[in-house]
Amino acid sequence: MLFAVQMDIDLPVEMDPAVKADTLAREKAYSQELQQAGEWVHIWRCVGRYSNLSIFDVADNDRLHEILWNLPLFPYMTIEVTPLARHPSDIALLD
Ligand SMILES: O=C(O)CC1=CCC(=O)O1
Repeated sequence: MLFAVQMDIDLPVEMDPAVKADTLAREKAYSQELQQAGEWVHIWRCVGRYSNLSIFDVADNDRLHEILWNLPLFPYMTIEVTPLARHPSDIALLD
């Protein structure tokens, strides 16, 4: 199942720099592990914002929830999930 997920990040200005660096490093490692596994298909920066737009290909809603819930940055995120379906004009459907 494909999902578009927008993650808006809002880190507290008073966050300890060492905690911030550790959280960001863990976020990057977690994301890259899921990208290697093929579940986190795309990650794009939203221009001009501390946000990303990502595409996930996961087994079901529960798996996406598990992935998002375990993001190290989850406590500092506002997340919007859009389930995706094939568009009838997609030329990939001609294959
Ligand atoms: O968009 C960000 O910077 C937050 C994030 C999610 C996965 C990652 O590596 O960074």
